[in-house]
Amino acid sequence: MLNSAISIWEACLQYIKDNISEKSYFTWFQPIKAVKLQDKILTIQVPSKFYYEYLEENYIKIIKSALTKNLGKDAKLVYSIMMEKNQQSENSFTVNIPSSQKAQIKVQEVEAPLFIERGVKNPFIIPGLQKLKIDSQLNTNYTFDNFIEGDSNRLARSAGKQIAKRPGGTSFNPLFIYSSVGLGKTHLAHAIGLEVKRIQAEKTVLYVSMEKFCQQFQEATKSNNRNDFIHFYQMIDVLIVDDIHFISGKKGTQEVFFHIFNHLHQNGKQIILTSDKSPVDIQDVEQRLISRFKWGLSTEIQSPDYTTRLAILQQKMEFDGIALSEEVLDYIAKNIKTNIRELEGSLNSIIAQATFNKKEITLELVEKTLSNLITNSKKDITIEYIQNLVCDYFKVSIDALQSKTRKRDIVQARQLAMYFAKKYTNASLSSIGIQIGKRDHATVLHACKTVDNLFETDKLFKSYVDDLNKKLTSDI
Ligand SMILES: Nc1ncnc2c1ncn2[C@@H]1O[C@H](COP(=O)(O)OP(=O)(O)OP(=O)(O)O)[C@@H](O)[C@H]1O
Repeated sequence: MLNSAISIWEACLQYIKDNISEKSYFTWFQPIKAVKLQDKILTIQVPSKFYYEYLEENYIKIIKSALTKNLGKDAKLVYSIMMEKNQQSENSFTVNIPSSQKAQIKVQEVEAPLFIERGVKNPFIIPGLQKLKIDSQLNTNYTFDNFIEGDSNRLARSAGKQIAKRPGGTSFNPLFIYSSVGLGKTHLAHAIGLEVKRIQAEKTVLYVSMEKFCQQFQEATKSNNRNDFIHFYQMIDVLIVDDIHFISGKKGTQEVFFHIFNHLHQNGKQIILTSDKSPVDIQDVEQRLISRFKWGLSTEIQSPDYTTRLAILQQKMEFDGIALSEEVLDYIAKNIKTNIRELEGSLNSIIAQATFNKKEITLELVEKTLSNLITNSKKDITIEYIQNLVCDYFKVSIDALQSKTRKRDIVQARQLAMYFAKKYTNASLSSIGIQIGKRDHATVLHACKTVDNLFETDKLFKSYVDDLNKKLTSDI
């Protein structure tokens, strides 16, 4: 009985395969098993209720044709649905449902097991198989219009614009945006989502931080709703995951995200990821995920240059309805360089000071207000500066430091330069490697680990590190 079920189903699959896309076949038919054939009634086992509903809704015609072709006109189909174990039953179990009788069968609604806060049901509910209607969680203040373009973000911004026009249809999938803090990753990610919705309102867009995704996944696992959780995310057209690096070290979440990612990617859905590190610099993440992160376009947003900082200040000024003199704007833009959030924060402090004290915004007031911020913020230490300092300290030439030589003293100096570049700059491991002798990110990582080890075990080496540290920090 089983053998004949299998061979009939295989014949049906052959027919189905010839009539639908390879992707759909792979997603929806490969996981199905034929389990019984009796009196021309073929029973197939599907992995979940969701599968059953999806097949009934989308593929029932083709399944029927295939069955009729192979078993004749009286052929019937029964689904055996794998149910996840729940509080009532310890083990997984199956439920048999005849095809196309949904009206007589009370199919429970499939709920996406998402929670905004513990115990509060998330509004994201999948009502049967209707198109998802969810709150995209997009911040309407973060648009393309108020995202100032500059050299630091040009590539990311223009890729974002193209994606918004054709989500899933460009080679930028996933779009992986990385930068150090406060440089506009989140703003840009929201802007893409909003633009997609503006152009194609019917698209299902969802913004979620990786931190929230992890929480939701834990909740879903606890309440035995793991499958619904996965299915919910697999129905999204444009999935934006902020701070993906938060997945580091979380094996279960990596596993589930891997499946969601694959499903979306295979089905031409758009994925946008943001991170504080480049894909190769994210630690403790499975290689198969890292390679997927690098699949589309990885682009770094760098610190904005003076002109961009000035343009951002001017825009904010207009938005807040205030006027600042050119010299004041110039002072802020020249002195607050680290990140845009700080730039905005400085302007807010100045406005607050002026309003509370009923004073005009003069250069003097601005200097006083920002003095604390400016002395506390790190002056720029560049990789070039670090290399010069290290070479000077060990009396070696820059050429030797950047060469391929394996001489012990040069290797040591090179490793220290890499270590301090990692410590005092925002550059990624790959960027440090390229600038210090065209090495790869793994060499930089190895250098940092070696310095850490020697610092703990070698007194003389520790004194080198301490000396160099002092020299570097005395300049901050
Ligand atoms: N190019 C830009 N034009 C105008 N405003 C910007 C730009 N880039 C960033 N901002 C503003 O700077 C602030 C910080 O940006 P955002 O939160 O997107 O940074 P982030 O890189 O995601 O930071 P984090 O790493 O801390 O999450 C936001 O208020 C944002 O609107």
